[in-house]
Amino acid sequence: MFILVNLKAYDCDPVAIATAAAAVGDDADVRVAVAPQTADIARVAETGVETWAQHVDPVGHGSHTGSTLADSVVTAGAQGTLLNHSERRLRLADIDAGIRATERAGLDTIVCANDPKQIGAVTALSPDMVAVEPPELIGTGTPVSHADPEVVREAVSAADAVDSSIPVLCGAGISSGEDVTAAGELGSEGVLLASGVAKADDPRAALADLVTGL
Ligand SMILES: O=C(CO)COP(=O)(O)O
Repeated sequence: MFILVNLKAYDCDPVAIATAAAAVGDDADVRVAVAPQTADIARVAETGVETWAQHVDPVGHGSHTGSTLADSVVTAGAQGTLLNHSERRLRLADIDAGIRATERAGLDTIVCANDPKQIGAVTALSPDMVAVEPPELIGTGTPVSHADPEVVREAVSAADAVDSSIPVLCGAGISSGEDVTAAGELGSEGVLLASGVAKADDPRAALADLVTGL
């Protein structure tokens, strides 16, 4: 299982969480990555943890004030980026252009989608991975793997019908090892999570719990 901790814009210490994530991942031999704020990518990457961007813009070099380039996050140390997170939605054409920009830059992509139908659509654009995250469960602490297992199963089927080589992840409300194991049993090859770690009193303990069943 791949565990990607999205720090969003939460008031947390990205370096402390990254350091803990690297240690927990190494100890358990589990792939654990952290997606900090863009401005924190370089110092998070310096901890040695696999580092992801939360978003890049579907543009190349040029007159694009305020844009985040795929090349820039690679230079800062990112290995991949989320695209089309529910809190950073893009039009289909921009998701496609974003994936092409990441390919040119050598950045991996996880394209997020709200439901199985959207998963089928974005899988057709050939990202590296896709992730289903029902928006109504994000940040609730109620895990998608328990509250809506069908959405995960259907997302896996929808992606498989288009391209079975593209792994499907799930997210929303995931906060424990039990949730991660349940997600795996539904066919998910990884999880995205945020508040369960970023808002935890003890993020290291929260991270350690996530890998318990793996
Ligand atoms: O949006 C998410 C990860 O990208 C999920 O957020 P929560 O883990 O806070 O529900």
